Amino acid sequence: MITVTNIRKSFGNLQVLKNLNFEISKGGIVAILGPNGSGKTTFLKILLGMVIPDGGHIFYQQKDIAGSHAYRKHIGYLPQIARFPDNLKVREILAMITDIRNEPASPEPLIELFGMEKFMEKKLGDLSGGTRQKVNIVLTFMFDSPVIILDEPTAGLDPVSLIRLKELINKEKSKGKLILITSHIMSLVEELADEVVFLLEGNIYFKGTVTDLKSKTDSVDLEHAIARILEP
Ligand SMILES: Nc1ncnc2c1ncn2[C@@H]1O[C@H](COP(=O)(O)OP(=O)(O)OP(=O)(O)O)[C@@H](O)[C@H]1O
Repeated sequence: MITVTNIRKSFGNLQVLKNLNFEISKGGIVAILGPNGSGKTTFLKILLGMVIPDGGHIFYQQKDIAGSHAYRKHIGYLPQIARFPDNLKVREILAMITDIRNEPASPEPLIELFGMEKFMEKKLGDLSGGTRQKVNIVLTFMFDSPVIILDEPTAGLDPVSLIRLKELINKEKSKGKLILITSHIMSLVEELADEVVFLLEGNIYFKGTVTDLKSKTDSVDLEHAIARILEP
């Protein structure tokens, strides 16, 4: 599905990604993990074509994504910080993004799932942080994208919304989609992820299942496994 070969990226003197190589052969939930500043968002943005790597290639369905606008149609993206004009109403932003993507969108079931009906005529700037995040979730999942990238998707969500989001992610997975997720909430990753890619000092420190990572580090849970890697 996705092959990453020799991906490198520096910002000035800071070498963020040194030489990434890995393959994701089928759909499922893959967590991209690593300490703050390890390059998770940078990697996801390279995958989206929003950041150009200094070297290397990414292939989606055997085709190099470099310069391919058609490929981006296959991706749903929930950014870590979504920026939209505060004066737009929720209904207007949904219409605007649908218009820009020029693809069929089904926001209604998501609006209902997250109880967003009462916010449709409200301006984004008047919403709470968690409610804004729900708008972003609707925007990400309303297109039928085979690849979904979620950068810290749980930010600000209350427990009920978190449960809904987890159900939604699992539902999309059951359709054979690839969901790439970053999160610092290890219990969430442990619950959802089929596979973990752990970035450390610009390279992949580990790629495999949560169970393998726990046994490699002789840890009871993922949180302790990560702590053991970072504080040996
Ligand atoms: N456009 C940019 N210009 C300069 N430096 C950047 C830029 N984007 C990212 N960086 C730097 O690259 C490093 C990796 O950032 P990135 O956001 O990819 O990390 P991350 O693993 O997602 O971190 P976090 O867990 O804190 O979200 C950081 O040191 C960051 O300051």
